[in-house]
Amino acid sequence: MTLTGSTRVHLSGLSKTFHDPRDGRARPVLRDFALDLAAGELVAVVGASGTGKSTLLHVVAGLVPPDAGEVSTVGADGGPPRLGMVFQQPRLLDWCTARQNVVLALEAAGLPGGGADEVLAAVGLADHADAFPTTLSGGQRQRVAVARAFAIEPDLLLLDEPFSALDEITARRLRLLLQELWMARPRAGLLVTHNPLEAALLADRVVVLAGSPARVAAEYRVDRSRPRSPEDPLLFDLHTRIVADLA
Ligand SMILES: Nc1ncnc2c1ncn2[C@@H]1O[C@H](COP(=O)(O)OP(=O)(O)OP(=O)(O)O)[C@@H](O)[C@H]1O
Repeated sequence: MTLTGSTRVHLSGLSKTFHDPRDGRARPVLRDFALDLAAGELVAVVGASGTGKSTLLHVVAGLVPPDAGEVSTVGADGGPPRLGMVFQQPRLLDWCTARQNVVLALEAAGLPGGGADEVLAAVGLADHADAFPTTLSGGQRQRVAVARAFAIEPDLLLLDEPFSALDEITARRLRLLLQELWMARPRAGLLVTHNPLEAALLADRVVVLAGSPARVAAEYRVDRSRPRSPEDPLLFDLHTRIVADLA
């Protein structure tokens, strides 16, 4: 299928069933699932644990093949998108410094490694570029992971509960940092989270998943220009509605 206009990601008719390794029982996670992401749109997928959020993200990333359905992703130049990913854990190379972790990602993307210091400075780690991950705090390591994902100027950003392993104050700082980086250069993005307030703060659209197999229980467009504040009552209202959808 050829995508037209500004669409970046098109998912349709997606199905995925896992089999329990113990008894072989089928566990349908996605069935006939559809979602579109436009260029510049950050969509948050919220759902209870085990709903299939990570599976969805992995299917989009090409890490998990769907049993059926279509996954169509198009980058800025009309070819495959350059993909940036941030996971729940930073997944850094411990034997490389923060700078080397970013440089390797740049080089793998065919970009000059010289841009690493700039992006590390953007995430507040200018003074830690030569530090090894084991000497950094959890929040600092996750900042390196964010820097690595943004450094390659991805067309498509996939975020899998990127701040859920952090304490609330650090997570809040990193959400605001992500918002800043996003504003500097929006792209298509999919954020998987079980945190409704994080979804409301960061996304242009929130998709609430529920059930097994997962279905879209609710969908909200977040009508707030950026920068947004976590204290914004409108976002808090939306958070409350999402919580009710999940209950
Ligand atoms: N490789 C696999 N083999 C078998 N079952 C799997 C596999 N990966 C995921 N599952 C099952 O699929 C379901 C959805 O998992 P998934 O990780 O997508 O959920 P999630 O919504 O991201 O959950 P969480 O918020 O807890 O990370 C779960 O029941 C899980 O046990």
